[in-house]
Amino acid sequence: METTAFDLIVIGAGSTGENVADQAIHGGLSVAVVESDLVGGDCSYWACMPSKALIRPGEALRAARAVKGAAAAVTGSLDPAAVLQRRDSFTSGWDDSGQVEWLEGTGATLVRGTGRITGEREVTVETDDGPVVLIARHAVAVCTGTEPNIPDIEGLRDARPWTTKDVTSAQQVPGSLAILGGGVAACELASAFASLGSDVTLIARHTLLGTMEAFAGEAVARRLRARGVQVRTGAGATRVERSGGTVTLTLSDGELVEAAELLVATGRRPRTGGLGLDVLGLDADDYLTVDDTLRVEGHDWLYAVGDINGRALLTHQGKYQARAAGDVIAARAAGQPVEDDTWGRHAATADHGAVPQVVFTDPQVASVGLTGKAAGERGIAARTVEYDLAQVAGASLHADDYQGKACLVIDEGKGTVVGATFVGPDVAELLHAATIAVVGEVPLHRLWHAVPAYPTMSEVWLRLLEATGDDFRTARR
Ligand SMILES: Cc1cc2nc3c(=O)[nH]c(=O)nc-3n(C[C@H](O)[C@H](O)[C@H](O)COP(=O)(O)OP(=O)(O)OC[C@H]3O[C@@H](n4cnc5c(N)ncnc54)[C@H](O)[C@@H]3O)c2cc1C
Ligand SMILES: NC(=O)c1ccc[n+]([C@@H]2O[C@H](COP(=O)([O-])OP(=O)(O)OC[C@H]3O[C@@H](n4cnc5c(N)ncnc54)[C@H](O)[C@@H]3O)[C@@H](O)[C@H]2O)c1
Repeated sequence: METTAFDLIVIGAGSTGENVADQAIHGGLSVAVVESDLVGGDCSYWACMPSKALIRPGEALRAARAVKGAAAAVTGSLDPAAVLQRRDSFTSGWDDSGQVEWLEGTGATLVRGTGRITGEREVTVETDDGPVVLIARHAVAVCTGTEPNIPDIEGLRDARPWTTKDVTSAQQVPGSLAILGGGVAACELASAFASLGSDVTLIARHTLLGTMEAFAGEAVARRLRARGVQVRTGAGATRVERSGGTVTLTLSDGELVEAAELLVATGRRPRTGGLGLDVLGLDADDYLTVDDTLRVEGHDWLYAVGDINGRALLTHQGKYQARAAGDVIAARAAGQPVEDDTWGRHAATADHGAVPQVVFTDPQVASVGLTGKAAGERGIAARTVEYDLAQVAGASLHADDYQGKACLVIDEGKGTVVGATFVGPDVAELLHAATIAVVGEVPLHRLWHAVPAYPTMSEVWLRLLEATGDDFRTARR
């Protein structure tokens, strides 16, 4: 059996694994990257990019229709075939040669096959040509991501439901689509497929976007309903059956929902199957618990980066962790000091309270940091200020009858912003200013001097500061 040694072995070439490799190579290490499917992972082929490509045309159409004068120029409807074709261009037709070229350009060695940890610093890869043993001189980074969590509902698996992988790569728009779940994926895909002409029914056990500020999910539910989506909140499915081209769901209240396809978007589970974690005494069914340098507790050579550690299931956060992990692995290998203190270069501190996320629904939801509720649960003396985005000149110019809302969560003790949420058309680009305010712990009295340009939606910052009721004119510097 062939055996090769590298400084670092990365298992999984998703957006996270690729970046761990790149960063470690910059630090002077030799790296092997093991991938069993497409280089680029979920984000490129079955998640972020194809889903946003399905969403964007509907957004663009609604944006034009929301401006008198421009609206008259929009006389047709979406062309679903062209939307799917444009989506295909973002996934390169599910061909990863471009990503392979990029990865190999970093200096990494790509090993195609399924990786399994077979001992300390040892990974065995099942390749088409048989098993290959890779030895890591310094570290192994597990970056294997997550897979859909299919709930245990009678008949569900036999009904051959779509997962997010099927829906983002769909080659046809179903006449009707039932969606199970009320989280980010369910809401985004409900919006996308409603735009594309499906009759959509969204079935959520609780409210929509339940981990965010309540007004976000309420606004999304309101707009989905206004666009003809059946939104069933507080309802679960107890039984599913497929007969021919129809899937029938029995809901907890006894009602029936019929659709041509059923999408299950009920969260994720760690992709740990067959990784050999039990050999190390780790729970093979759970996320891998790591410290802030992304190192697995109790194993000084093992790292878990990106979705697989369950800290924040987002591409940008996985890539942030990858920069820290690749850097710290190289530093430890070279015997250099590790800066793992809060906000140190080797610590993924932002994961704890400064994670930004944009939900590409109609309206968009953009949030960072803590909700008012989460701040309270952490014992922070927090207060929330809100402002109606429609009252901002930039928003009224952006779209007629603009509807939106913004809120800041303020740590009263520190006088800083610990969370922000914006809801409304095109609020995504408002988010990074909030992320900087949260990460930088910028005092409110200093934010008062950050003057938003007129007439932009960013003026909502000024209005939110005024809504605190504080007098920043007399505040200390
Ligand atoms: C529908 C949907 C939309 C999303 N949209 C967004 C968005 O807009 N923005 C955002 O930030 N996040 C979004 N996400 C989340 C985002 O997709 C993930 O956070 C991200 O893909 C995680 O990257 P990763 O590299 O950690 O894992 P993955 O992308 O899952 O990569 C893991 C890789 O490891 C490989 N692998 C697994 N096991 C092995 C093994 N044993 N051997 C070899 N290779 C292996 C897999 O084949 C895969 O290529 C979305 C998720 C979904 C489901
Ligand atoms: N724009 C983005 O950033 C984006 C888009 C999509 C997904 N993602 C990420 O991908 C991950 C997965 O997204 P997701 O929406 O699948 O997960 P999620 O955890 O956000 O939501 C899961 C939803 O499924 C519901 N649910 C769970 N079990 C259920 C059951 N048995 N029956 C009915 N409902 C059930 C939950 O109540 C919740 O509403 C998330 O962490 C998310 O952050 C990000």
